[in-house]
Amino acid sequence: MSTRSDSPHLAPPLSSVLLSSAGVVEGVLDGRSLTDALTDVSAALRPATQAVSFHAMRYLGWADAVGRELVQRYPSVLFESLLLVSLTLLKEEGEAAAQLPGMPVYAAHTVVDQAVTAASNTRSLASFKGMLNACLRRFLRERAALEAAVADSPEAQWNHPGWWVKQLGIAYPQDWQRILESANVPAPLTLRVNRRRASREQVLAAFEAAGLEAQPVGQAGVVLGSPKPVTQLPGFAEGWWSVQDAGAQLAAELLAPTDGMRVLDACSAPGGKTAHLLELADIDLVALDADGERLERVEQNLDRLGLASKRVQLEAADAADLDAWWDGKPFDAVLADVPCTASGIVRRHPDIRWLRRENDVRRTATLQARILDSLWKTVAPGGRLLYVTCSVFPIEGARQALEFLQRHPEAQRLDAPGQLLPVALNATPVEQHDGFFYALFAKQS
Ligand SMILES: C[S@@+](CC[C@H](N)C(=O)[O-])C[C@H]1O[C@@H](n2cnc3c(N)ncnc32)[C@H](O)[C@@H]1O
Repeated sequence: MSTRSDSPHLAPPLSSVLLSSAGVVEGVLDGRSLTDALTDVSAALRPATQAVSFHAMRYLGWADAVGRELVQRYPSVLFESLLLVSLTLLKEEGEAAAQLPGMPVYAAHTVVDQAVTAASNTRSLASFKGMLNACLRRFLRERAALEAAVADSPEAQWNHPGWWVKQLGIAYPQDWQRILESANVPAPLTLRVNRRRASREQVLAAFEAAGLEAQPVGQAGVVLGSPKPVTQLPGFAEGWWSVQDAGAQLAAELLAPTDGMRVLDACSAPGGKTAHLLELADIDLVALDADGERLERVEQNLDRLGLASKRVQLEAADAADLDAWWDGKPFDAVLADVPCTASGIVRRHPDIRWLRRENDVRRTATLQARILDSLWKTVAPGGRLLYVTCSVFPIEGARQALEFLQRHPEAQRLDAPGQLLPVALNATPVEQHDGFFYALFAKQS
C-alpha cells in the first residue's frame, strides 16, 4: 500500500475500511447523509473510511456507469456499494492517481485482494466473493473499453446526476464545466477569527509557532495550507475562531450590523453566521431555527466563542409562522440564510448531489419564497434583509430575488454579490470559496 503524504494514516486493514465505506455508501444510496452514515463507523476506522467514502462520492457517477457494464443484477445493495467503492479506488493509476485531488492511493492488486477479503469476511457477501473478484479483474483487464462504453453518460463524465448537469448547462453556458469540476476538488480548511477573543495576527502567529501553514483571506478569514482536525489547532477551545468558508463569511459583513441594532437570524443553526453577527457589533439578536436539535448547536457554538448573553434569544420555530414566535417588534436587520439544495457546497458535502432529486429544487424554492415573504413583514421601515443560499441553481437565487422584488415593490435592492459561483479548480486555497447567492433588500421608510 502507498499513500500520498496528505492521505490519513490508514492503520486498519484496507479490507475493513472498504467494508465500512461500502456500508456508508449503502446508507447514502438509501437516502442518509454521508455525515450521518459515518456516525455508525467505529472511531478506529472513521478517518480512513471518511477519506475513502468521500472519494467514492466524488466519482460515484463514473463507478455506477462502469458497474452497470460489469454486472447485470446486483445481489444486494451492500455488494453494489463494495464494488463501487473499490472501482473508485481503481479509477486512476500511477501518476494520474497522484494527480486526482483527495484520492486515497493504493496499488490496484491490493484493492482487488482487500475487496475480496472484505467480501469473504462478511456473511451476506461471502458467496459473491468470486463475482466481485471477476468484476474487479475484468475492470483492470478491459479498462479502456469499459471507460469508452460509459464516456457518453453525463453521470459518468461529470459525476453528478444528469438533471443537475443539464440545469447547470442551461444556467451557465460558459461556466457549467468549471462548476462541476470544482465540486470534486476537496475544500481547504477555512476559519473565521472571532475578533472578540483574538486578532488575526495572533491566530496566524499561534499557527506558525505550531508549524502550521496558514494565510489570511477576506476581512477575518484564515485558510490552512492543509486540513487538520479542528481540536488539534491552537485556539479551538479558547474560541479564537470558527470553521467557515470564505464565501459564507460575506453574509454578516453584508448585513453590517451596528451597535444597538435589533437583529433577526431567521435560519440560524448551527450558528456560523449568528456568531459572526455577534462578533461584529453589540446587538440584540433573535436566532431562530425550525430544527430544535440543530438549535442546540447554536448554543454550544456561542458558548465556546464567549458570545452567549441575555441579549441573545434562541427560538425553535418555523420562520414563516410569525404567530408562533414574533412579538411584533420590528428588526433593523434580518438574515434569511434559508434552507436550500446546498448545490454550492458539494465539494464539502460530496453526497449532496446524489441525495437530491430534481423536484427538490422547485420545492425548496417554494419554501424559500414563503419564508422570505413572512420575514419581510418583520423588517422595520428603513431596515434591511439579506437573502442567502449556498446554491447555484438560479431558481433559488437570481430568479427568487427578482420574483421577490415583483411581489414587494417597496423593497429596494442594494449592492450585494448576487450569484457567487464556486471557485476551486486551479485556484490557490486563498482564492477558493463555495457557491453562494446574496441579495440585499432595504425596506423604504
Ligand atoms: C443554510 S442552513 C443555515 C446555516 C446557518 N445560518 C449558519 O450559518 O450556520 C438553513 C437552516 O434553516 C433551517 N430551517 C429550515 N426550514 C426552516 C424554517 N421554516 N424556519 C426556520 N428555519 C428553518 C434548517 O434547520 C437549517 O438549520
